[in-house]
Amino acid sequence: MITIQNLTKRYGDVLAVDDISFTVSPGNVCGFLGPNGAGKSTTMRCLVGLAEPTSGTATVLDHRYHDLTSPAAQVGTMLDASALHPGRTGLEILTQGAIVLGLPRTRVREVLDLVGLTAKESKRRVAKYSLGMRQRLGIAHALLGSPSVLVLDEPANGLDPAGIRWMRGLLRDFVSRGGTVLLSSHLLHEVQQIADELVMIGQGRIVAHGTLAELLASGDDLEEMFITRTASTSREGALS
Ligand SMILES: Nc1ncnc2c1ncn2[C@@H]1O[C@H](COP(=O)(O)OP(=O)(O)OP(=O)(O)O)[C@@H](O)[C@H]1O
Repeated sequence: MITIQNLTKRYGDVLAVDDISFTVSPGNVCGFLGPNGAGKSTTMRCLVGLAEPTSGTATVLDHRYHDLTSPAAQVGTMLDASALHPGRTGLEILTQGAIVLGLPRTRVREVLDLVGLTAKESKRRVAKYSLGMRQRLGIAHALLGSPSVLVLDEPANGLDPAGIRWMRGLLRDFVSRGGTVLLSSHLLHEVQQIADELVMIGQGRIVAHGTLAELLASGDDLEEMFITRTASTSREGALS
């Protein structure tokens, strides 16, 4: 369970997130959509304890991230696939992660299999990985501790259609076993293929929220909705 309650985050004069609330229940993939600078990453950073909310709360599994008993194992995160050290091999990165979490080395092989990276690929340096391979490695890293919640910032970035389909299968399997997923993107079509529900934000405020079925049932074209609502959002008066 992910609960964002009246979350506001300011950076000096910049109101990055402006009083947003939503929840994501187990069994659901929630697509978190918004144009560049809308506040998606900031919300996720507040959720996983990398940024302190100015007001409001962001909790996961009913706790603030830092109050979880084993946050790195309970919550899998991929906030920046480019943060993976380019000079290390995928295998080294995952092995180090497994050691930190006190997991057996066999878990590394398991997550590599889960994300479809071969043993040979895992021994290559990350600098030589394609963007799609980096995303897979980032997801493997997020899955290491067998978390029940995944927080993924732009995981579909750079994936080709087959990669999107693969991610959909992986995340569907994850939520079918009771997992909860929050994933951000500014690419509506990619998220539409993966998510059960959507939260759209523009300039830090929620402009649309609902299940994919609900949003589509309104008869609106989602892309049109996204562009119109995020373009017309202002800090003074957001659409709800
Ligand atoms: N550490 C920071 N210091 C100052 N301003 C910041 C900081 N982090 C984010 N911001 C600002 O907060 C706003 C929201 O940024 P954020 O990165 O959360 O957006 P985003 O929706 O993730 O965008 P993108 O799709 O481009 O990644 C932007 O105006 C950004 O410049």
